[in-house]
Amino acid sequence: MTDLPGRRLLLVHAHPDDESINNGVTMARYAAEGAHVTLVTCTLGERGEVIPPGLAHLSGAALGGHRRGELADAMRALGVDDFRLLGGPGRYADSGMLGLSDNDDPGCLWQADVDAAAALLVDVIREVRPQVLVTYDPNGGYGHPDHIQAHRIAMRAAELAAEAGCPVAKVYWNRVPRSRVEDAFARLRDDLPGLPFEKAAGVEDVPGVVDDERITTEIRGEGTAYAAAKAAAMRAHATQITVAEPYFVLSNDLAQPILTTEYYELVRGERGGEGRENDLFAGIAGTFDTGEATS
Ligand SMILES: CC(=O)N[C@H]1[C@@H](O[C@@H]2[C@H](O)[C@H](O)[C@@H](O)[C@H](O)[C@H]2O)O[C@H](CO)[C@@H](O)[C@@H]1O
Ligand SMILES: [Zn+2]
Repeated sequence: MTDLPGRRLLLVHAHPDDESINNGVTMARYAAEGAHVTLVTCTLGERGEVIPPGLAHLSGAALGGHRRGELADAMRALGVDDFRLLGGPGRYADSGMLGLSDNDDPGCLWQADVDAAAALLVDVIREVRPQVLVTYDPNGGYGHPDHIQAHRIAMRAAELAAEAGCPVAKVYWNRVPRSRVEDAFARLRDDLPGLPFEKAAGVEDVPGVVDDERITTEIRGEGTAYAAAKAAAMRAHATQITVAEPYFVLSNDLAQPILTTEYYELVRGERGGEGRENDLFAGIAGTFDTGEATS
């Protein structure tokens, strides 16, 4: 790719919907600011459950194809044009929840050779030259096999890219500060009687929760168009997510808050300044958007 904007962000996710849940505000902000945002999704989520009764007939390849369309709709809502499937559509199958026999499918992401999958991601890094990479923590946020593998593939690709002379300057893991999520669930419990949801999830159901001091970066979106874009993108994933702002449920029907500030832990590269960053590109020389390509 030539003539790329000055700032380039790469996000690596397991299934269609994870990007909107974890990074919808972040992706919408940087896309709106003219940065180049690239999403790589590792599977099509064909082993997911389906919420709307009218779509309950979808499963396997048909569900995967439908979720690919949901992903395109979500990217339109976020203003992101560059979104790809690792190795192309259907290269890696959804592995199912941990412990299921689905995990033994030889074509699923959980069974993938990490170096081979990482090499596919390095091809994207060579092309796009992102300065920033975002992925999950080593537990994949909540222990789903595809999330764990997506973490492993992304971190290995960052190593291989550096060895190949196209290093990524900063790597972040998706995180949520414990105090923030505890406050949000306290409000949710008060609001629950007025919601179209029967039950509330708990802090332990939220991926990537850590003590506040591990948070290095926050991307704020409260009351902005980016928060609205995130909700619209989550709605686009209708087989997986039901939204009743400021809350949502997955197919387990446990209400959770939509986080309109998104939090990160910097795990590779230098923090940009003292205190919490409010920009993933903070401290990276030359990544101010002039609209001109940088090397
Ligand atoms: C957010 C996420 O990673 N969703 C995955 C997950 O889906 C969950 C799974 O079906 C679980 O059994 C439900 O209770 C929960 O509500 C779902 O979110 O796992 C699916 C299968 O691997 C995957 O397709 C989906 O994207
Ligand atoms: Zn997922």
